[in-house]
Amino acid sequence: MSTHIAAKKGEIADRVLLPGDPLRAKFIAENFLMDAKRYNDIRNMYGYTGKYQGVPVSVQATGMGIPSIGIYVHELLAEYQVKKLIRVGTAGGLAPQLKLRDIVLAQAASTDSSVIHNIFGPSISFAPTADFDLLRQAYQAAQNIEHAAYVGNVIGQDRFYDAQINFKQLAAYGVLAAEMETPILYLLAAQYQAQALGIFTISNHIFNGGETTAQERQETFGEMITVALETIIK
Ligand SMILES: O=P(O)(O)O[C@H]1O[C@H](CO)[C@@H](O)[C@H]1O
Ligand SMILES: O=c1cc[nH]c(=O)[nH]1
Repeated sequence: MSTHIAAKKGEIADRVLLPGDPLRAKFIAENFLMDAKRYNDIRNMYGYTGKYQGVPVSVQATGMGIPSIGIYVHELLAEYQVKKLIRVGTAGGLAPQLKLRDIVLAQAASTDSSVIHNIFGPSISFAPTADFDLLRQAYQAAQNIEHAAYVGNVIGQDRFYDAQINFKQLAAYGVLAAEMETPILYLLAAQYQAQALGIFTISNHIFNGGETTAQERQETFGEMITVALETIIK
């Protein structure tokens, strides 16, 4: 047991999906994993382990924002020796070509968070980067199910409601979408020599409008989950 995760040693697989929403974790466990058992309900931040195509896989909710996911990913890496982590999140589209439900694979994760700015001192700005093997396998998995997938930079912003952030400039520099957790996922994976990737379903578009309901965000992003599971078992 770690501070925020109730699992005993051996109850968490070395491959873990990471949704922000605990009810998305429950939905994935109940609809995509065989023989899923819940190992965590501390703070209702559900975690389950089951099997996908015979391979043990866990799904651990992380909550919203860098401080919250940082706690769960740190404990998974430091206390449970997890080796592959794939965040399965929602994101707001910035690139004009993105439509609702398109998939974005985060090759890199820019941020305004001081967590990244402070890690190596003022002269170094660390570039949080995806694991290349997971990235190319996920791209292939999306092609296999003929689902649109875009690869590139995302912005992991500290504040969901941020009137100051210049989304137009970020989009002009090719940043595809906005979310809130991936920079620290990539940073911690680098620290622990683990593999990590962020996969997103576009749940709303920041410039074009349009959004999905809470129920849809919780339950209907099956293509993203399939891409993540097909990738993590490789
Ligand atoms: O859908 P999840 O995984 O929670 O991710 C996105 O949704 C939340 C904001 O609504 C933030 O956590 C953001 O990163
Ligand atoms: O962080 C997020 C997640 C979904 N949609 C957004 O606009 N931002």
